[in-house]
Amino acid sequence: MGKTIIISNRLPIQLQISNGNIDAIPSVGGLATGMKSVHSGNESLWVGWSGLTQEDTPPELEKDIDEALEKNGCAKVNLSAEEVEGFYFGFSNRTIWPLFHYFLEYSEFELDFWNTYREVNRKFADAIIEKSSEDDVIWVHDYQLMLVPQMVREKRPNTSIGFFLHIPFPSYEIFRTLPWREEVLQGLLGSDLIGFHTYDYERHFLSSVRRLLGLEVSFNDIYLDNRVIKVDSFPMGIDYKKFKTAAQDHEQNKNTHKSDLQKRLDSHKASAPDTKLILSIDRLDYSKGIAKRINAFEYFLNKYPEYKEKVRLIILAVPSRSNVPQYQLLKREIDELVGRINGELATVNWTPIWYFYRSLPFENLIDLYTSSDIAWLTPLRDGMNLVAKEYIATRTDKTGVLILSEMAGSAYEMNEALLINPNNFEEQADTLKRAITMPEEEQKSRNTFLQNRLERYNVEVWANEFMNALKQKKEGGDDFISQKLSKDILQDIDKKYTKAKKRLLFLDYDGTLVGFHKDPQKASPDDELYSLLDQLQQQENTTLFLISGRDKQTFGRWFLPKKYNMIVEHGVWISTDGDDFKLLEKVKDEWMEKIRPVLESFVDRTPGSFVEEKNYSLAWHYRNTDPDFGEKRANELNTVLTSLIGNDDISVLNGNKVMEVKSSNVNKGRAAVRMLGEDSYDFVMAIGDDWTDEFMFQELPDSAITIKVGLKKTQAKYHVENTKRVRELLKRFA
Ligand SMILES: O=P(O)(O)OC[C@H]1O[C@H](O[C@H]2O[C@H](CO)[C@@H](O)[C@H](O)[C@H]2O)[C@H](O)[C@@H](O)[C@@H]1O
Ligand SMILES: O=c1ccn([C@@H]2O[C@H](COP(=O)(O)OP(=O)(O)O)[C@@H](O)[C@H]2O)c(=O)[nH]1
Repeated sequence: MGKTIIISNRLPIQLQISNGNIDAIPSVGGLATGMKSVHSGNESLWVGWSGLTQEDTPPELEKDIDEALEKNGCAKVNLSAEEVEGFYFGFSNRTIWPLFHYFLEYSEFELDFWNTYREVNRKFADAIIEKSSEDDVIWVHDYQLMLVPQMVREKRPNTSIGFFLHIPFPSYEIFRTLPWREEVLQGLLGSDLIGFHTYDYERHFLSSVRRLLGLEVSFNDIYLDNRVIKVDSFPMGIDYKKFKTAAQDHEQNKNTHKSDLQKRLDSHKASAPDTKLILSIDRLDYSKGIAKRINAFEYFLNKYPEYKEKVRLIILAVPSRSNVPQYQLLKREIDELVGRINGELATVNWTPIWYFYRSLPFENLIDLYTSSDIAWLTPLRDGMNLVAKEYIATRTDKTGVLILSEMAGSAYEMNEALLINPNNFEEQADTLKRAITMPEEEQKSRNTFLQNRLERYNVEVWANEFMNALKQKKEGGDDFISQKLSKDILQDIDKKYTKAKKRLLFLDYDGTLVGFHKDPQKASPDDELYSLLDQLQQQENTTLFLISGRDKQTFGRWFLPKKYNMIVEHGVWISTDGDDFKLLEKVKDEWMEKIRPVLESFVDRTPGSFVEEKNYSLAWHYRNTDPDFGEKRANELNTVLTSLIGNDDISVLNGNKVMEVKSSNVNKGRAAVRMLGEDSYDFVMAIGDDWTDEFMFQELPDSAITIKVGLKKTQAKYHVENTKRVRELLKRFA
């Protein structure tokens, strides 16, 4: 494997030009702060936007800028002011950000934004292609670049591409409102591995993929043409050691070196030793629930007035996306709220809220974390929230209480924190009281658990887990046991075919020779297929069988005039040389009376499903139902049927979006083996796509060439991607 290329909109440093000099300022925000540790410890290149627009960049500084970035292991993607407007402030932060954080009313669906987003994603993809080679591993980050994986895939089909979403993925009901929802999903599916912070985001994503693209999803694998895309959750950690060491150094140096902020915090502590400091740090973003938090603080002071002058709320709100109107409104709202509450409640000795609207250097963050008795973080929705983790990591004596919104991704891993619903003021007021009065022993015991976990699952482990999962995918660590039909294998098959004296071919129909259709009757053979089968049929010393679960009436209509050999209903009926269908197996049908009403009751309760009645079997089809609901009902039906069929000699077959009840002694494998015994064949091939074809793959002798259509777990030796490939393969013989 080559080097790792990290791609995100924001680089770990932002460049600014003042008086002809280039200043590199560390970026704020969890993606940059978290990934920075991963980047610095590795041989990686980080590609992103420098923070400067093309218009801001004097041509004579171009070289210096590249050098400044290179020094930090970075390379830039140039964006014009117009592109930044449409791509970053527009589609990323006025469409996707509010939508994915459930602020539907803020989400703007502007075609211009979307067009610029696409163009800029293309720029990022081109930059990746330019700066990487085929064997590099590409790790794309976040919602600003959701189309990049597919754009890179088109040019680099074999490169390993991972994608990580740092923000929540919304439920299908919300995501479906996006006019470009399919394109976004397709963009993401260019990846080999897609990571989310939590299982909830992962399952929302899978649900959208199933419902909007109709793709097959099995556990956390998505099957798309010739690829399997893995989806998993990897909760991002922090650079635990960095925060812990910084806090220890801070403690050790407290007598020799103190920042101005720390001096102010200390003097406050000295003047009011009983007063508790409550800290909140966030980018100034509506998703962080800052305004609600301030209201909840007022509510708390009114509910428990005994805490007036005994608590102080420090709010560090970091300027963010200030070109977006909602952020400007929020800034005004918070300014006013803080002003009003301080004005109403302050006393000569006490200002309830200290409010900072700025970004602070790392050293000052440590001052705040280590000096605060309580961290109070109340996002209304937050992908992860690293501040919560950073606060805990700096508590070297293990004291301190974390109050955390259950809407933050980090809440899933931080059960020992006091978890609250940010919309519940009553609960928050009580929780604040509980935090203020929490005995030290309890604080230490809770934080011990939290710290141990954060130390173990730190950002390095997080990144390694993601990269290892990606690597495993690349090395074919999937569950497949079949091989792709490579050129060499195909040539070998050709040779065997030519050399053979007697050949026997079994071809499944639906999903193998033709694609699926909502109405199975419409998946009829086309001219190309007829002509292909005709040619195979006419080959000397070749016996061709169409082998299907379909009923004999349909196959009779389609293929009897052609005199193809056919085995239908999984092996109940056989027709050779255009003769009428004959029973191949003796089967019972009395059980059908008992099972039919059960299936019909499932049809009534599952819109879109229907029952197909064959001579000796009953099939419940659910291809046209809501995919999640259909699967759920299929599981239910399986349980019901298993208990019903008990001692009867019947079994349930789980096909591709169909459950079929039929006699146990009938299956394609048994039928194929019977045909094999009719002559001495020295070339046997079976091709099929679903579960019912596995009987053939299992029961035919080892020497048989067995081929699965699509990438799924199988007993077949080889696989091909789709029906088109099957036809291409058959054309070689014809
Ligand atoms: O780049 P900006 O527009 O200034 O925004 C800063 C970052 O905000 C978001 O951070 C997210 O990532 C964190 C780490 O995974 C996570 O803890 C947090 O919940 C997320 O909101 C955004 O996703 C990044 O792309 C931005 O760079
Ligand atoms: O003045 C500040 C305030 C915060 N942060 C960092 O910004 C990140 C915020 O990440 P979080 O996941 O909490 O939220 P995000 O802003 O990414 O949504 C944390 O690593 C903070 O240490 C910073 O660098 N400077």
